Amino acid sequence: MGSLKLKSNASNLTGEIKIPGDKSISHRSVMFGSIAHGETVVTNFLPGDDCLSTISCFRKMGVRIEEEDGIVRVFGNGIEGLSEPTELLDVGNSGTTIRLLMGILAGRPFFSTLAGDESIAKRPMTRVTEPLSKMGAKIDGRKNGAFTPISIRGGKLNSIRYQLPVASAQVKSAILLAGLQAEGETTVIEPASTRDHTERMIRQFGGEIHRNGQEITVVGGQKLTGVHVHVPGDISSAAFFLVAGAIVPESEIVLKDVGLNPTRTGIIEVLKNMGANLEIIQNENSSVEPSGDLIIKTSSLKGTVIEGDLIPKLIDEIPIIALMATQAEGVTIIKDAEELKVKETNRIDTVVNELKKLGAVIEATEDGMIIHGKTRLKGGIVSSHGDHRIGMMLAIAALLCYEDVILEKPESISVSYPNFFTHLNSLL
Ligand SMILES: O=C(O)C1=C[C@@H](OP(=O)(O)O)[C@@H](O)[C@H](O)C1
Ligand SMILES: C=C(OP(=O)(O)O)C(=O)O
Repeated sequence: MGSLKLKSNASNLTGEIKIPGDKSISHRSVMFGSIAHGETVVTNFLPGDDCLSTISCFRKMGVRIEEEDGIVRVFGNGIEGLSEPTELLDVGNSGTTIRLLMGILAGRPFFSTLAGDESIAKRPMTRVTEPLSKMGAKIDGRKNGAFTPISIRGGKLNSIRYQLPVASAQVKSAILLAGLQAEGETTVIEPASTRDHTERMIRQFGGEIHRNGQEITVVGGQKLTGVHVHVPGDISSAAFFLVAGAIVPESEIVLKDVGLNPTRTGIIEVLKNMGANLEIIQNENSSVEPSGDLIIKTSSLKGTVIEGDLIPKLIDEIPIIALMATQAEGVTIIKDAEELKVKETNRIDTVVNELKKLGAVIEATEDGMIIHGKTRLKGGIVSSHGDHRIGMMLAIAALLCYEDVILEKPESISVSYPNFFTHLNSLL
């Protein structure tokens, strides 16, 4: 585990960045490619550690997958073509991999075991194992199936109608993937809308899925066929440069081909509410997933309140939004965001503790945080705690610091953005 001296005291950020592929869509492209019939070609695939974990798990179930220069070819033989793995399925640091994979494995007539790193071992799995067990899968794991390692013996599934206790796209997707293998109609009811990439991809691969208000229904036994998937840039990665452009003086950054799926654009709503100087150029040719270019310039920001149904639309952006709030006039309140406690780290605690080290005026609450701006940030030794989003947030924070900043555990950033520092340096 290394440490890195970050660039501090930046005078301006200017230039153009082609944002790497969306992590959620990259995972799903490999999963759907693996359970579909025929070849799937994925362009602009994100070669981040998390998505590589997904590829490795499907290879262990006999799927041929080629990956080179952002192009992935998946040679699917249908969901029945998956074979019993002889090894542990290692999901690394990736919550999306393990939770969605469990939905697929629930309906497969074989035994498998799943585990990951020390962060995954702390993340709750009951939210997925409970509905999948209700559908008929035999699942066990540490602490009565609540934590990894998890074992699954899948098989014939019955359909369910399931009200999600938390707004989670991972849980929704796991149930839909099991539902595709179940007898009859499976319905998931979400308390607030979450990212809908799974639903879009089921349609893209030739399947049917229906939405009625907050209810999403899928019928079991559908045949999916391989397609070309173009992955747009990840708005969750773009968020770091959107905030950097807004808070560093004399800046103008152009971000190309960013995914603008409305279930993901909470950060844009927040930027607008805080008064950011942001221009959006929609790509009129995008089909399955909307996308566009974003131009951000140095902005005079004001505090805001972020809560309720907006939270799932920006859940992974809260660390960088918290940094932005330190540079806004007045108070920013983030609430209804308890889910942050069960991410790669407890992101309420890690954000508050690390930003405090740099002089931010920020306090943790039960379900979020309260930030007072505008604060001049100093320097210090900070840590990602092994959480990629915390690492990138701190690298952007350092740009404003008037003293040196050392980042411990910077390597975690490759989970979602392997060339983050190359892109950042290109703007300096
Ligand atoms: O479905 C997905 O691809 C994701 C869903 C979200 O998690 P939850 O479903 O736990 O909210 C998000 O935080 C994660 O980064 C990716
Ligand atoms: C929470 C995240 O990912 P995952 O749940 O897939 O580990 C994230 O990328 O911020």
